[in-house]
Amino acid sequence: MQRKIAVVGTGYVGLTTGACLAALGHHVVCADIDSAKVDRLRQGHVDILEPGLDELVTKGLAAGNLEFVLGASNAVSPDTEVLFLCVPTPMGADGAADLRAVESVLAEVGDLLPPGCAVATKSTVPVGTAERLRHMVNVPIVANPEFLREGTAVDDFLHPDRIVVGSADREAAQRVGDLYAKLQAPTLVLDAASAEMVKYAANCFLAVKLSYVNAIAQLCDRVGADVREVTEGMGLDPRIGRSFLKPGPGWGGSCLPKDTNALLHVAEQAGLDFGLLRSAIEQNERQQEDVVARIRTACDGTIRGARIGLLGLAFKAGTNDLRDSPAIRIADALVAEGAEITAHDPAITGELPGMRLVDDPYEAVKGAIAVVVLTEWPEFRTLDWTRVAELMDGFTVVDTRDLLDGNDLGKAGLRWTAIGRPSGSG
Ligand SMILES: NC(=O)c1ccc[n+]([C@@H]2O[C@H](COP(=O)([O-])OP(=O)(O)OC[C@H]3O[C@@H](n4cnc5c(N)ncnc54)[C@H](O)[C@@H]3O)[C@@H](O)[C@H]2O)c1
Ligand SMILES: O=c1ccn([C@@H]2O[C@H](COP(=O)(O)OP(=O)(O)O[C@H]3O[C@H](CO)[C@@H](O)[C@H](O)[C@H]3O)[C@@H](O)[C@H]2O)c(=O)[nH]1
Repeated sequence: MQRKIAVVGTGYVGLTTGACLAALGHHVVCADIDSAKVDRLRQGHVDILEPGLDELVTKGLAAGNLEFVLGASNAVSPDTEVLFLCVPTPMGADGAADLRAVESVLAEVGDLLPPGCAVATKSTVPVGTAERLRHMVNVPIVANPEFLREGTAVDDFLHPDRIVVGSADREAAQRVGDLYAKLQAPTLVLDAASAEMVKYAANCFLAVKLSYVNAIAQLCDRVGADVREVTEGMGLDPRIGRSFLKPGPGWGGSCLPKDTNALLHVAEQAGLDFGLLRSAIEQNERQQEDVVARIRTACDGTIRGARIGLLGLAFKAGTNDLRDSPAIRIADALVAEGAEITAHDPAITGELPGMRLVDDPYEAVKGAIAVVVLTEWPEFRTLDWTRVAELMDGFTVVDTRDLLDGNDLGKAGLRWTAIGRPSGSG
């Protein structure tokens, strides 16, 4: 049955939600405050890199069941059944989630929502938000956390592991859950606080898992074990699982860093010393410092004046999102120490402060004393490493993602180092 949906915020979550719900047959009106973005979306132009999203937007526009409007109030009509909040909840100065965008949308639409409508929060909001904000609207608020990953947003949305909906009004929660009926995913109908907590508990668990594996990689380096083999051995235990076991330059992106800090803040407010989570955040900072130290070693002990070539800037492969990217943090630290940075990322063009951004990976390595792989773009594996060696001024490659084939580098006469793995040289 077609339902009338409003979606506020057309970023990674909002646009994916809008386009996918339209693809499931609903009638969706998406709103944003960015008028240029709304104009581009009306023409079918999608700014973010998400496989399949352009096609769904184009299809929805053509079918007439996906519209874009400026301003949340213009997305609401007397027959709106569910309004999704998909606006940012960034990290505030004290680490807590900043809910101003959520509150401002509710203030804007509060009096316009028809009886029988529900507000569904897809924005990640701290436990207690649905309860705290219920006075702002005359309809039920349903916590409906989103679990999609950037780079696979459409696929994740259409094939979810689970749908979580929670509200003091279980019937309203069920109505929101029913929107996804065609996806045939396990659906949990909870109270609002539990639904809100699922999202933070899941993201923070992933962050803790990654910090743990990054620390194990550091230890492997010190004791002569190979983290690739260690994580294979760990991952075969189904209680641990194989995913999220890849060491790297630290975890980043628009979610894990802010959500770990927000949960830590919630714990502090609730009088709980969540030392485990604090340690995971601190380990992540140390991981980035460790990468800088490795690069310093590769530059013969001093970064000042060294030309360094960076391969990859996005926080992970498959996205052009630079928000809270460990690669950018590492680049900034290198620049602060006086490095001359030339960087290449296949998904990023334009200008970035402090570095020269180039469209060609070979241009990025030219004259470099060290080359650093910071994002696991598959195309870096198949670079012509002999050509890279000829273009470089030094001969060390720091592979923070354990992406490259050591044999290829060795044949080219390069020396390489990966976190938690034996180093090698040609
Ligand atoms: N990015 C992800 O992978 C992801 C996944 C799950 C949950 N989330 C959560 O979803 C929320 C949104 O994240 P995102 O990455 O999609 O953000 P985003 O920055 O990509 O998009 C947010 C959009 O909201 C718009 N906006 C801001 N204020 C507005 C207002 N008052 N009215 C209308 N539009 C407004 C912005 O212009 C922007 O287009 C956050 O709470 C985030 O934690 C994100
Ligand atoms: O084995 C791994 C897996 C991931 N990462 C890093 O971890 C970070 C986060 O990766 P990922 O979780 O894939 O990125 P997001 O798209 O930010 O997705 C997370 O954050 C979203 C927003 O809340 C949630 O919806 C998703 O479920 C959750 O995975 C990135 O820096 C990755 O490079 C690793 O270093 N090693």
